[in-house]
Amino acid sequence: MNDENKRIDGKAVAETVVQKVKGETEKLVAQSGIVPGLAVIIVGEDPASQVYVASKGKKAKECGFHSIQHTLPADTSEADVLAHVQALNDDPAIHGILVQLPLPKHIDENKVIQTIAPQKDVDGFHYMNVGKLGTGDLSSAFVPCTPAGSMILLRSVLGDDLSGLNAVVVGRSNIVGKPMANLLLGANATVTIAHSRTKDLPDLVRSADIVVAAVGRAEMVKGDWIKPGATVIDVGINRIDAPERGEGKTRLTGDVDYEGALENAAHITPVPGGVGPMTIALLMANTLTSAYRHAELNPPAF
Ligand SMILES: Nc1nc2c(c(=O)[nH]1)N[C@@H](CN(C=O)c1ccc(C(=O)N[C@@H](CCC(=O)O)C(=O)O)cc1)CN2
Repeated sequence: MNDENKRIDGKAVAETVVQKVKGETEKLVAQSGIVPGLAVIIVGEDPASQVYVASKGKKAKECGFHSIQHTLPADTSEADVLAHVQALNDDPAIHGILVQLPLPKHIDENKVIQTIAPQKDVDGFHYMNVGKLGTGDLSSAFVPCTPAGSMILLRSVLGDDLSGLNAVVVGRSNIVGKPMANLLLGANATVTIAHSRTKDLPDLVRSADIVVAAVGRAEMVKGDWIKPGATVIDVGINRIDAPERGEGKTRLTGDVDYEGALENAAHITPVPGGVGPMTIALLMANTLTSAYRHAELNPPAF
């Protein structure tokens, strides 16, 4: 297989998801008069968060949603953020609430997340949604956007049933590693979660038919860790210096050494243009799902 055919084009798959959300939104509005509503709260001026939040608002409008953004200064009190969340919980025009992470240090992220009404928690971070995913009760859950998007990319090359395949998830975060492991398990893969204290990580990764890298360390997973024929999903988005592009220039890279891994992998996601765009597309899908549930209609499957 040539290298170009190995690349999983997350941007293209995300666009397919967004087009489906758009079509299904039109159907929902025609059937029920309900317009999906998404509210995003951002606290502070983190430049990357500002870019992601702007993309979410733009995509929501493109999908035909009612889209609102609360931009709060970095010194906003925790009580004030909680009050904003409460107001959105009570707003019938809003079906999805997202608080952009990370939050400034003085705000307890978990307290904020647990204040979001579980039925509007389109990030899937509330204990109620975490528990439903953990027990395989997906009919009324929200699955976190990055792992849900990663599964769609995996399915696009491996199909729905991962029986007999060994998956290694490198990273144990609540946002990506743990939910990803649950989703892989739900698709019948044999799953290992690895982390900073795992012994002989390279050899463990060499046993994997599916590698999901979600550690947040630039190019930590090396090319010779990848088993020939494996599928690699790179969730990392790291900005590193790129002196080859000129003085002071930077570039984005994943948690995997892409060029090295390309030699062995059968399929691999690039950074940028892999998992990242799927995160935003799945946020749109989750918001649409929430609005369908609100209308007491069966949501479309993604
Ligand atoms: N409340 C949440 N906060 C955060 C989440 C989340 O899912 N919910 N995830 C990340 C950030 N994130 C979305 O919020 C996100 C990250 C990256 C991308 C993306 O499309 N990346 C592009 C590159 C973009 C660039 O040029 O910087 C890519 O990979 O191609 C989308 C969303 C943390 N916070």
